Amino acid sequence: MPVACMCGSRVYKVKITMPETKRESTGFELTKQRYGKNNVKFLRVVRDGPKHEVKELRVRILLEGAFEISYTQGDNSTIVATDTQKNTLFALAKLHPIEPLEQWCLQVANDFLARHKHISAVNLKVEEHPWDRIRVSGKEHDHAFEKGSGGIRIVKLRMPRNGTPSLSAGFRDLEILKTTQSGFEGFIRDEYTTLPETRDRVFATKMKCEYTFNRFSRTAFSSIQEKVKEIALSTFAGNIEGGTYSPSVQQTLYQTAQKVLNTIPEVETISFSLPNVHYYLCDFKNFKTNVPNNNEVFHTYDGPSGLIEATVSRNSASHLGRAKM
Ligand SMILES: O=c1[nH]c(=O)c2[nH]c(=O)[nH]c2[nH]1
Repeated sequence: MPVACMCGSRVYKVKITMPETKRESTGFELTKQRYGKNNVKFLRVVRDGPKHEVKELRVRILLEGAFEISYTQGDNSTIVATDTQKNTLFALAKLHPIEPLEQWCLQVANDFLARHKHISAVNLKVEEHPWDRIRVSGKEHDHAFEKGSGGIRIVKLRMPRNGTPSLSAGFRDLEILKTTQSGFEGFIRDEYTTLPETRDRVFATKMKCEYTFNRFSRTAFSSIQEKVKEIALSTFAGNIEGGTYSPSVQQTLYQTAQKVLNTIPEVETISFSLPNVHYYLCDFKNFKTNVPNNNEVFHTYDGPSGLIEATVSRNSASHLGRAKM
């Protein structure tokens, strides 16, 4: 590695080579490494005609491979600069269809693996930050959008050069609330328990969901996300006439997962992470005047909150009944 070296008023270029033995006698071993770019944000506009489509993505890319000499010797000759990785993502957003997102991730990973033979695996995490079309006089606008609701879609991929890719999709930050048909009773009461039992409480959560696939199908990718979300929302809300009682966050989670696996054959496992976002009834009892509070005024709470997580998978019996891919 040439470095500039001053001697008096003269500048010499000196090539420094570290003796091999010195490099290997550290007593340490680099056992794991990967690197890439985080927070690569871009907006892809599809403008095939007057009606434009938009997708705002946030990508994290991490490469695995033979990059050890960069760490151990300061030799960057095997490094695809993270800046180049970012530029590649921008270019591939133009060159490959961005929808379905799962398919785009597979294309991106294949592109890196094809062009750099010393990369052994590509890890991608892509988040889609939604934009909804603005409606003017009830009609969808061609090219004007408002920030969307309904959570942030996520796709994760680890694509090894040899072996099976692991692909998952899902969403986070789907904020939902129901004002009744939720309770929590029959739990252990020990010397520290103060929580009263209830059959009528607010149930609110910020749903995170991740599912894996048992087959990769371009057409299935697009529809699965919407179907999973639809099932999650309808199970949470319950029957349109009167709702469906939830005895716990745990049971609602499990019922949702079961319905997804029963309805969508391409989903192999599904995980939910459900914070129990607490809304507590405001206590009017000590007011000097009588103000009734019949589950009408609640205060929010920023302190500790419940967190319920589970993964539900198909068991071997359900595999036997499934069509071969
Ligand atoms: O649905 C619930 N599950 C719990 O495990 C729990 N624990 C708690 O205090 N409230 C609730 N609610």
